[in-house]
Amino acid sequence: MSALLELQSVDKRFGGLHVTRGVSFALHAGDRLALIGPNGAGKTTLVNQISGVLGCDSGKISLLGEDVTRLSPAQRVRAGLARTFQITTLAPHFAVQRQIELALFEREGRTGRMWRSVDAYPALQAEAQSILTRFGLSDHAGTATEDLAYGEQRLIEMALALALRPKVVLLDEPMAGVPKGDGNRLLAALDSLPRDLAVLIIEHDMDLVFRFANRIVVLAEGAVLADGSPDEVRRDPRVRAAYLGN
Ligand SMILES: Nc1ncnc2c1ncn2[C@@H]1O[C@H](COP(=O)(O)OP(=O)(O)OP(=O)(O)O)[C@@H](O)[C@H]1O
Repeated sequence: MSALLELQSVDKRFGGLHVTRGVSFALHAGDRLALIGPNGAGKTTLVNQISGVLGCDSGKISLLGEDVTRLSPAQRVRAGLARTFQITTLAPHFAVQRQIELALFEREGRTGRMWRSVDAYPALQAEAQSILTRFGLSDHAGTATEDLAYGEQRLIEMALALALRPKVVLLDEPMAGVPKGDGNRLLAALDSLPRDLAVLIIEHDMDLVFRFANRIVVLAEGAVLADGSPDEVRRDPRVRAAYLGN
């Protein structure tokens, strides 16, 4: 089976600081890969390199077999990669359903025609409704995003990423700041992601990592320290020494 996302010897330096060092791994359809590592290990830098926000000093990134190393973030989205949107960059006063419809509209390359005309596309409205149902948000279709609880806003971020029909999705700390009570809804949403999607998640919450991931890559000082099943990684003495602590 060919890889959906492949990193080959990816490197990044900030001046004298070598932040990602020869990072290589691949994601296939259905993978649930967690990228973990101590603070400052280079996780965010690596995800920015994957999404195209940051370039690579050397190495190669491929999406669905296509070399995307020099493509912009928008081109990578079109090539099948989605990253959770930061909700704060969206229009918070828009109703939730509208927000999703806009993302669908953008996916279809119709943004220039103004959002009012979304109403002329019942198929997109139906798709937006089904996404909201999957995330348990149908009751909030008409609610302004800014009036949702924080955990629900994180769900919308995930819903928006999915609206792009990606093959690979990057989830950057989906649990961060989510109150305990809302955590289960987020977990349910993670479990309901399409099976054939390849998911790369960065998350500090180890309960979630070990519950969700079928593979874990441990980054330490910018390099891959371990890459294996959750059990292999949990037992790896180098990982325990560098990160897990016990
Ligand atoms: N734009 C930048 N310019 C210079 N140094 C940077 C820049 N971005 C990150 N760094 C440095 O690169 C290293 C890796 O940072 P990065 O944020 O990628 O780590 P991380 O694993 O995501 O950490 P955390 O878990 O704390 O979010 C750190 O030493 C950080 O200070």
